[in-house]
Amino acid sequence: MPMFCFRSEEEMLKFMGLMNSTWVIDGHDIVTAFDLSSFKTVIDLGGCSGALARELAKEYPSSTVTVLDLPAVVQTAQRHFAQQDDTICFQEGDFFEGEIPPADLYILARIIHDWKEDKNLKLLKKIHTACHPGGGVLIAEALLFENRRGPTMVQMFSLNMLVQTEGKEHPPSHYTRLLTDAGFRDVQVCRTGKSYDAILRRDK
Ligand SMILES: C[S@@+](CC[C@H](N)C(=O)[O-])C[C@H]1O[C@@H](n2cnc3c(N)ncnc32)[C@H](O)[C@@H]1O
Repeated sequence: MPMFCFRSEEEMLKFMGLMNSTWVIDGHDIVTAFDLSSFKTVIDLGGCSGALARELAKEYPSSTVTVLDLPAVVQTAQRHFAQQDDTICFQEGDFFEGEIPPADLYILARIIHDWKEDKNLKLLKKIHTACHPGGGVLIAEALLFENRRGPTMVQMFSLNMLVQTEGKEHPPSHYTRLLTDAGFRDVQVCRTGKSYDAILRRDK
């Protein structure tokens, strides 16, 4: 079965609930790892239930934050995770096959670790083309040490990704290289001390 095709809405909801709970706990550390206040339009690509996007909108109320995800995921998010007076918008789309709308900042949270290198490079090049001048990419992933000998929890995450997806976890230098190859520069890495870390890369 292709990744992100679920056998039932119940199965999709379980997955989305799991994704959601991470960012309710650790999302604040990701969105405050760097000062993102200069990015006025933000798109969370593959943003799922919108939990991380809501944390960002709470921290930076003058930014407009949109979650772009596959149509079935967006429809389920709107049915089950939307909040009254929601601070974020949803947009149905496909970041591989469709257009990526222009924005100042793109979030890729737990996306790169799902896919093989060629697909990630294709995605990052599309983002670089769509990105407003001076814009950037915020990657949220669990980072391995450069020698890949830890942290143990990230090695366990990586094993899980190797079994369930096309991808795996990486050290910071992997993300730096991918982003450089896609045209971005000025990498900044922040180990948050929690389960997930943040990498910010700016354009021009
Ligand atoms: C591992 S989940 C991460 C979700 C969220 N970013 C987070 O960290 O909680 C991957 C997300 O990417 C979405 N996705 C997968 N392929 C996609 C595509 N081609 N276009 C848009 N979204 C996609 C999935 O629906 C899912 O919500």
